[in-house]
Amino acid sequence: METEADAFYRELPKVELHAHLNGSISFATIEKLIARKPHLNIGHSMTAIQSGQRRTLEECFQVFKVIHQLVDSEEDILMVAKDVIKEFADDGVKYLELRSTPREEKNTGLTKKNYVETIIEAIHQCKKEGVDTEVRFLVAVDRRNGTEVAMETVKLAEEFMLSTSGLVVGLDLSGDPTVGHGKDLLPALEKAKHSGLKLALHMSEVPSQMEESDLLLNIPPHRIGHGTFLHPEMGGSQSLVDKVQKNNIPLELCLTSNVKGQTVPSYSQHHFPYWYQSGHPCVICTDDKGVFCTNLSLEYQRAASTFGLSHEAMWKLSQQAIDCSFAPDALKDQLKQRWTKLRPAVLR
Ligand SMILES: CC(C)=CCNc1ncnc2c1ncn2[C@@H]1O[C@H](COP(=O)(O)O)[C@@H](O)[C@H]1O
Ligand SMILES: [Zn+2]
Repeated sequence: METEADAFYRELPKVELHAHLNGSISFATIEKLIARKPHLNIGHSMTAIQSGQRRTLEECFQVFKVIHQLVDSEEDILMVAKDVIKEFADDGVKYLELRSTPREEKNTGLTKKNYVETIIEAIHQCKKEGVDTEVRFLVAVDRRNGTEVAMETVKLAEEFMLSTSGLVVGLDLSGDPTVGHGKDLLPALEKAKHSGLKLALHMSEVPSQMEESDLLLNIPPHRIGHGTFLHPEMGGSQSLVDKVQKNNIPLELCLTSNVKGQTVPSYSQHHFPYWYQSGHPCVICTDDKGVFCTNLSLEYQRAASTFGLSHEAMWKLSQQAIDCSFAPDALKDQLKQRWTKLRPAVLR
């Protein structure tokens, strides 16, 4: 990270709902990983996109391949997950939904089940160590892997939802949006929803996905990631917008990710105001804080400065994010009480 957010945004209690584990690894943790695996010859410029830099979507997805080489054992995953959770907590995140794609690695013997277990263990250890944030987990489906893998992943997520007494709360659909088609994943997504998993689906992250977005919106999901090209001014359609609004599906919006990944030409042209101004639930998120060299405080500050929003408005935005989370009602109530308690000190 090159800059630090102002005190107000750091102190603002925040909710992070869209964070991919392996995209969220900080510079400091990447250094530790590189030291563990010097033979890979990976330099830091290969794992992050600095300020002012832009990459094509394809180049961004290459970055994840490099990071995955660095994170391939239980030991790595435990360290990465604990570091990421602590960093979000240090940034004022009081409730965090992490997501990650279970991976199997032949050379270290890592299985998909171990992968998820290790993240759950990291969440437990952070809790025991008194890290001040509530963490929940979404199991991610990589769209490139097709029908069968998606179905296996859903089964794994269902098992963990039951065995972790509520730490696994949902399913994410992500991966390179230019690869694969949502229609092949529909049965798996519907099964997941039916069994009680909440669905957070990346949708219309690139243009020309109207047909896919329409199919996915018919499920309908509980939250939408990005939704950049849903509305008519971006080549989407009013009927897609109507479906999102009618079902009141919150949008997870990641400004820096979209600008650095070049799906949005500049911050001021981001679709945040299109939805925000109509009162639709919008949640500011980081996506990949490590890869895009950002944090949630900076994203809030960037949204406020770009669209001229007051501290009061940003407070409301962070508070409303609680209701968009997949936390159970009792936890939502606790979080709301915390916001109320913190308000006088933060909104001075
Ligand atoms: C390239 C770009 C602009 C990234 C931001 N937009 C994204 N869109 C779709 N999937 C993503 C994005 N960022 C991260 N992911 C998913 O998260 C994975 C990395 O985290 P993890 O290994 O699941 O723990 C990636 O391999 C990819 O499947
Ligand atoms: Zn994402």
